[in-house]
Amino acid sequence: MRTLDRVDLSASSLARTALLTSSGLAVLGSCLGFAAMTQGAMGIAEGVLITCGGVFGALLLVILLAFRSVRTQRVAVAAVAFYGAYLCAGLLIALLTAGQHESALIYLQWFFPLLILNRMVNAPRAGQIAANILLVLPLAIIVAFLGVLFRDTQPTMVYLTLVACLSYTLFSFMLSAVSRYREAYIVESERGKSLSMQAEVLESISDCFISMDGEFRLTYANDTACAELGIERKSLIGSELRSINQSLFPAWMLAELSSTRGDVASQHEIQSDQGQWYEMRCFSHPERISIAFRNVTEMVTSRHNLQAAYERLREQSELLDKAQDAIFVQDFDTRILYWNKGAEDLFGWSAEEILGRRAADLLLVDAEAIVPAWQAIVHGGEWSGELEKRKKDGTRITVESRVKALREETGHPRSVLTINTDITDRKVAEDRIHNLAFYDHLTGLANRTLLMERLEEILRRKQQRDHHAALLFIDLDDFKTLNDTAGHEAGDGLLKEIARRLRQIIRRSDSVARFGGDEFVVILEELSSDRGKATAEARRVGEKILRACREPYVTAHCSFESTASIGITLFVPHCVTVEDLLKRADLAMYQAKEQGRNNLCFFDSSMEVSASERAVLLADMRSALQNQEFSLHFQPQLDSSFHITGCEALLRWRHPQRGNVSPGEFIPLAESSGLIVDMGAWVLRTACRQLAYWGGQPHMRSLEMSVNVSPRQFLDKDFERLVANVVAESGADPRQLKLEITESVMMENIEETLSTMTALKALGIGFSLDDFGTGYSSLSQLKRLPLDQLKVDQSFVRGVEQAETDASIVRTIIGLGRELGLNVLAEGVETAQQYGFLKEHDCHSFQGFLFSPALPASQFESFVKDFSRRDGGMTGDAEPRFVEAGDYPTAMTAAD
Ligand SMILES: Nc1nc2c(ncn2[C@@H]2O[C@H](COP(=O)(O)O[C@H]3[C@@H](O)[C@H](n4cnc5c(=O)[nH]c(N)nc54)O[C@@H]3COP(=O)(O)O)[C@@H](O)[C@H]2O)c(=O)[nH]1
Repeated sequence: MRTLDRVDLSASSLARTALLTSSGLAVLGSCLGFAAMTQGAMGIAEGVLITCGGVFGALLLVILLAFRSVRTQRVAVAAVAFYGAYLCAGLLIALLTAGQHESALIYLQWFFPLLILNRMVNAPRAGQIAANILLVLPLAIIVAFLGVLFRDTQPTMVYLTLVACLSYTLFSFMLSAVSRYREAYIVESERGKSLSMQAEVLESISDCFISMDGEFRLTYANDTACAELGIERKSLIGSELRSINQSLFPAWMLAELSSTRGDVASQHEIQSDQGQWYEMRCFSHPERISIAFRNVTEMVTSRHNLQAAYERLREQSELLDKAQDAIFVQDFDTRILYWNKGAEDLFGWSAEEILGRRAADLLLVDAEAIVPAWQAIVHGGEWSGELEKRKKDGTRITVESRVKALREETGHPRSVLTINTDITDRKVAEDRIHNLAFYDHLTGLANRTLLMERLEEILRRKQQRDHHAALLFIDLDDFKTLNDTAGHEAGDGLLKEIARRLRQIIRRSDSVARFGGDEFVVILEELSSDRGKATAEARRVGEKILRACREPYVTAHCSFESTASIGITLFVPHCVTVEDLLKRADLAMYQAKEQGRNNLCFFDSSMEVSASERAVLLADMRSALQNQEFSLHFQPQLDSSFHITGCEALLRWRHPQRGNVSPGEFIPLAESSGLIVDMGAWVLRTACRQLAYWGGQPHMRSLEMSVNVSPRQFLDKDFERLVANVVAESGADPRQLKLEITESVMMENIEETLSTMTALKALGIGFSLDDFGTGYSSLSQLKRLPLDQLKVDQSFVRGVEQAETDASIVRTIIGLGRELGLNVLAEGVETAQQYGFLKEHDCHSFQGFLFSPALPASQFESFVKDFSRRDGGMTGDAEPRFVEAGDYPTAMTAAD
């Protein structure tokens, strides 16, 4: 609020009048002084002094009227001070000088302009009053009284001075009264202006504003308040606040305002019944209460939302900390901005340690690996994939990483949120499963499944490419022997060694797989585009593999020389499937085996013909069993006394179209197809019936009968029961039945073999170990089996005359049989020299064309009769009569 002191009096007409009057008075005084001097009423010096004083005072007033700048006012203050000093000095001199009271009165008059000036330069009010009343008037009265007393003053001057003093005093009071009135007027008008300004302001503000008396009756409400309350002003004014809106102006707030009356302000946030939020600012004055309020629903809602969002964030942060996953936020320089508990647990870095540091330096194993990921984040906003990362202790882990760019409201990427899940264990398990599914656990090579996939892939690629590729099917020739003789560990060792050698031979572009058992497959890619050259290249690799397989396999316990047979086929695009390719290579491999093993053979289409021939043969065999096309022939076995002690039952097949088919041709096929089980059962049944029949023939009843049992047949789960049933049903004497098993049967599953043999042995059935010497029977296992006979393989018997090794093997087997208490039978005895050698080395029994080929039952009977008759007078040293195979008819009939 403006004060009186600040009112520019000099600018008002009243002030101007007062100043002009004072100036007039000063000029009048000067004139009077001048007149008094010229008329000799006062000395020249006083007259000049008084005249100059009046003029000077008048000039000062005029200057002040003309110039009202601050600077001028300062000059005026200085001038007032100087003028005052001048007047005081004059007055003092006049008083002290005898007879100068008149001059003193004149000086006193010149104080009037000074007093006016005093007002104009805003001298203190008290000073003005003192100057007016206490100083000037009494002083004038005293001076006048002294002048009258000392009679040195003319009465006119005294009266004049007193009138001037009184006039001035009256004028001064009048001026003060006018000033006060004016001040009051100004104050009132300023107040009015201020109030109207306040009203304008209150109307123009967006806040609601109401004012009340002490009883909370509304005295004022601005437009905004009326609008917000929805009530017209005229209805509002005079109404009690609590009757307007109780929810908005609750009783507790009014009570608080009542109790805290006197310049107190308070602030509340209140929700109305309509759900709107208001911010209430209450001002409590002694006489009135004002409330400014505004609708802050939006602000409160957004604040609540913000709070809720913050709460959610806090909860999320807590949740993030509880999450198992590592969750962290990094900027685009990979500096860590946020690091949850899961990240601490996973990577070993605490939040304090890692915040602000670069993830690229601390966590990444391969910075290059994340370049594509980072590009995807920058351009697409997110990326997910698997990465290898490093923990604080340096160990590596595999993580599944989900990364998302966090953007500012403008859409500009601000930071990157990363969620890492440790999948190290899962990866290991997956790798293990993958390895189990696609790799051979023994050799570590690709297995058949993976091989098939690769072959499919190569065949697909081959459609577009010129280069040839070849498939090599490798089968180890004597693997079974090693497995059977040295045990599975040695067999496994050989397989691993072969796998290692194959890996060394092939190039990067080639593949090697274990197809199963002792079979391996090598795929050669990137061969020449010229078929002839490609064939030569494949041959070179095949020969290399043959050489590598021939290298002895040496272990701590044995040294084994293995060979392989390889079938090779070139990929023929467009016209074969993977299965066809494998079949072709397999056929070629069989061809290689037939050509003497340790050999390689390329597939040609004629092989497919023989394969189909085999299929036809198999079908014919099945029907042969139904059609009674099989029969048994019996080959005699003699002891060292040249007596026929028994025979070997041998299967014969007379094919309706093909005539006699060799067992060497159809038995392996029956074995590989499984038909041998049914076929073997037929042989056993027929042989036993024949044996039972001969049991009733006096010259035949002492003969034993050997029956061949194939490995697959022997290991059939029903074999033991079958033999027992057949023997029982046929009525044959089990003690005259001998089952010929091979070394491979013995080694296949020693415990099962032992159990079957023991059970059958208990029935009285004997056992002969066929083809002895070709396998690698373990002596310890040999000892465990309930064998009766060792049959020296005919390949050794055939060589006793030419090869010392064969002779020595035969001698060893005879010695071994003796040691083990087993009968030793030499088969394939064709010459007298062989017989002589065997006899000389105490071989117990003999079988071979030297005595007789296998004969049909009736002929065998005749042979036995004839032989016994002739043998009746023979001594052990007598030269036997050798039988020619052609002596006997070849037509055969089943014994039954
Ligand atoms: N599981 C079965 N296998 C059987 C059965 N019948 C025969 N076979 C096996 O077939 C292979 C070939 O037999 P086969 O053509 O009958 O030849 C046998 C004899 O004829 C032959 N032999 C006998 N003496 C001589 C001889 O002095 N010289 C010569 N070159 N060959 C001769 O040997 C074969 C008998 O061998 P083995 O069984 O090892 O005693 C053959 O492996 C038979 O085993 C059957 O019913 N079941």
